[in-house]
Amino acid sequence: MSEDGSPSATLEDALQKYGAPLPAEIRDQLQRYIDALWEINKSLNLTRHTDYDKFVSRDLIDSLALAGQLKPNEEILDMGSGGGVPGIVIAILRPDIRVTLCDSVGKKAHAMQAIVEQLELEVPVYHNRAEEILEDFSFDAVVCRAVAPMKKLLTWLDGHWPAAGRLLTIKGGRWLEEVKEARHHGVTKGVEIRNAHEYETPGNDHPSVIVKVWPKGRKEP
Ligand SMILES: C[S@@+](CC[C@H](N)C(=O)[O-])C[C@H]1O[C@@H](n2cnc3c(N)ncnc32)[C@H](O)[C@@H]1O
Repeated sequence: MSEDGSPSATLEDALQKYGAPLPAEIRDQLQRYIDALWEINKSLNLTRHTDYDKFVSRDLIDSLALAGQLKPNEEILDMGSGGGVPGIVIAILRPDIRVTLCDSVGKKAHAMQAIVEQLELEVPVYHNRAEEILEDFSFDAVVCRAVAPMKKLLTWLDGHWPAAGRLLTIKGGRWLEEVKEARHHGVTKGVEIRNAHEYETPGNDHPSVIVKVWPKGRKEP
């Protein structure tokens, strides 16, 4: 449902409503992504955002915010991509970015593989935990949304920073409490943590935050 109460009938309507106009080429690719995702979602629970308003106001706005933190031509790992947010959406929005997707659940990884093939995107998909991928490959950044609290994310990335580069994670109003909890468990010692960007998510009381984490002693990436 939109802010004025009437649901958007098309992607273009929702993009206009939430002030996120995009070039026609990108809009068409996003439409192909939505069609593929919603079709697979009939048999596999990948997303609850199955209307244009929710897709734009949640998935697209989050992915745009994250994409805004990436430098030209960077290589990123989307940890726990689920149905492809933010990884597939960033691959569509920013063709300069080399995106790798992973999910620890096989059914989700296979669904993403099918979507990526349908969209003809050059995006590798792994059925693996991100920590395992970081044993073999290096990135400029690991990105994620709705995967785990900071304590777990930092525990998983501990020892992997040379391969992970930096972490950019989308968080809600509780992010500072999550950082406190992580500190309490001693997993923040070797890292710097910053609020890199704050933005409004329609319908949410608190702004969303892109939290950036990188290893101590390294210049802020
Ligand atoms: C709640 S879903 C979020 C999906 C997507 N990022 C989104 O925001 O719509 C979290 C996903 O992370 C995956 N996951 C959890 N821990 C992981 C890890 N260490 N490496 C890779 N995937 C992980 C889960 O299998 C699940 O699909």
